Amino acid sequence: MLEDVMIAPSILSADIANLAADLDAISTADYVHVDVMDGHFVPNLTFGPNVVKAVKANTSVPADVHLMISNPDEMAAEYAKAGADIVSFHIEAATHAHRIVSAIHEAGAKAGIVINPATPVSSLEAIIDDLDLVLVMSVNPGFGGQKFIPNSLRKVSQVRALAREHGVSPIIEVDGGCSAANAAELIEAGATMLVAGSAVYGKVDRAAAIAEIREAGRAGIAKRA
Ligand SMILES: O=C(CO)[C@@H](O)[C@H](O)COP(=O)(O)O
Ligand SMILES: [Co+2]
Repeated sequence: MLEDVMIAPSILSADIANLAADLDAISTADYVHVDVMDGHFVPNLTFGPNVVKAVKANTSVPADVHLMISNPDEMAAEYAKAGADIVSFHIEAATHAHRIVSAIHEAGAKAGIVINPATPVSSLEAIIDDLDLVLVMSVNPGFGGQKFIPNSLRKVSQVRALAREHGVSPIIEVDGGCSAANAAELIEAGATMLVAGSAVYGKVDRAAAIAEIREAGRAGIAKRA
């Protein structure tokens, strides 16, 4: 049973020159979402483990690190060692997914797997038992502020069904184009955590934006099958 809707603002949309202040502004969030992009797996380039350390030094909000990198086999555990509370990597980039999950766990963090919009939920079947989190991308990764892909809703339901079938309850996170406008249907479909970049940092009052998305999402809890 979902306790409450979790919100993870993405600092991809924050002012990096004023990161400490922009972290203070989201102190009511459940996680701070850190988008790591390497310029290979996705065209864009962002943060490394040093930024995860800086985030951890400047907020008590747990860090949810989303790795969009070509080499999670080599690098995923480094982000756990840098202090990430959750480290998620893309199944499309992994050679030995089970080994990466074990390495993240051994380094002391929760482990998640991310699936792109064109990757089927069935790709999680052999590993869902070992995961703390499944992240459904609802945009093609690489940039903030993109339009939500509607088929993602069906994929969220499929992840929930797969988790139920396996008797596990990972966090089901959705990333890309999430806002108060689609929070209820996402939560109803089975999401438990929503990433919000522009929907939080694009607003002047970030705490109010978080509260608004959370409140909108709560309407979906009651409607769940
Ligand atoms: O991983 C990504 C993009 O690749 C996301 O975490 C974005 O940062 C979300 O931004 P919005 O769509 O919420 O503006
Ligand atoms: Co992300």
